[in-house]
Amino acid sequence: MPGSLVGVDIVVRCEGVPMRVPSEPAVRTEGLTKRFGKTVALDRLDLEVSAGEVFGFLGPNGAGKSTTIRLLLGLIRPTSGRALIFGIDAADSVVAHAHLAHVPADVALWPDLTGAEVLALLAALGAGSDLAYQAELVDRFGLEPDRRCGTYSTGNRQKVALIAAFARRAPLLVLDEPTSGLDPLMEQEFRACLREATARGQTVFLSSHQLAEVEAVCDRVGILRCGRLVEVAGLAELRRLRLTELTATFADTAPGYERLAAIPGVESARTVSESTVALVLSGPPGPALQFLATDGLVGVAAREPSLEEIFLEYYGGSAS
Ligand SMILES: Nc1ncnc2c1ncn2[C@@H]1O[C@H](COP(=O)(O)OP(=O)(O)OP(=O)(O)O)[C@@H](O)[C@H]1O
Repeated sequence: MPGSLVGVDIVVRCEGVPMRVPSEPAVRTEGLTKRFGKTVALDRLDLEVSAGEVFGFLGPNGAGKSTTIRLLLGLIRPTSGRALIFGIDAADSVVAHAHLAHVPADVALWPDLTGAEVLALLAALGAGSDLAYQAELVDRFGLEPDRRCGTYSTGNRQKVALIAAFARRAPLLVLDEPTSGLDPLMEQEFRACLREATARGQTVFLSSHQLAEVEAVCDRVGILRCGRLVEVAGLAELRRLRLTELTATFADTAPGYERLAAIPGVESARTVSESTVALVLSGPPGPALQFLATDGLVGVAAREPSLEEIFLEYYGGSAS
C-alpha cells in the first residue's frame, strides 16, 4: 500500500459519515508541537484558517510544513497541543477525513492500475466525488487515463492525485507542494481549479515552495521557520513589511553614496553602474524623487517587492 495514499484509505471508512456544516474554522491548531527525539519539528503552532480561505503555508526545507500536514491528517500524533479540522480533533481521523481531500508531496500510485482505474477507485472510496467534473479534469490536465500508473512521470502521478482531490466534494483541500512536477501550462490549470474550488466554497491549505504560486492564489500566508510560525499575514500586509526599491539612471555620473544615503526615507543606497544607482526606501518616495529629479536623470523605476524577496528576508538571505 503506497504510504502517500494512507489519507485516502482513511476516507474509505468514513463513507456515510454525515458532513458537518463547516461553521468552525477549517483548520485550527493550538500549541501544536511535534518532537522527533531531540528535533523540534514543530514548536507550539497556533494557527486558524477560516472556511473558504486559500491559505499558503511557506517555509524552507525542514521548516516543519510536512510535519504540520501529517499532524492535520492525523498520520502522526502531536507531542503536545492539538489540531482541529472543522472543530474535529485530527486524531479522530475517521471523522476528520470525511471533510478533507489530500494531495501528498510525493504521489505514489498502484503501478499496475491505469490512471482511470485509480481515479475510479479513489472516487469510489471517497465520501463523494463529482464524476463529470473528474472526467472534465482528465481532459483539462491532458492525462492519458489508459496508461498504467507505473509508466507515469512524477507530474502525471501528481495530476492523478490533483484530479481525484479536486473532484472530491470535501470542504477542505490539503495540498502539499502540489505543482512541483507540473509544467507551466498545467500550473495555470491548477490555478483555475483552485478558483473553481473556492467558488464552490472549499477551503484550501496549500503548502508550497513556489512563491509566485502562493502570491497568485492565496488570501493569506503563514511563514514557518525552524518549526516556528514567524508570520501570518495577507499578501498586501506582507508586502508592506518590505521596502521599495527605486532605480535611477543618469546621463552621466550618478550622485555618490553619501549624498543619497542622507535623503530622508532612504534605508540604503548602492551603485549599480557609474550612471545608475538603486535606493531602498522605507517611506514615501517624495524626498528621494525630488533629489533625483535633476536635468541629468534619464530614467527611474520603482519596484514592488516580490513575495520571494519578503520570504528571503525572513531567512537572512537564504531560503534553505
Ligand atoms: N520521522 C522523522 N523522524 C525524525 N525527524 C523528522 C521526521 N520527520 C521530520 N523530521 C525532522 O523534522 C523537521 C521538519 O521536517 P518537515 O519534513 O516537516 O519539513 P518541511 O518544511 O516539510 O521540509 P521540506 O520542504 O523539505 O519538505 C526536519 O528537521 C526533519 O528532519
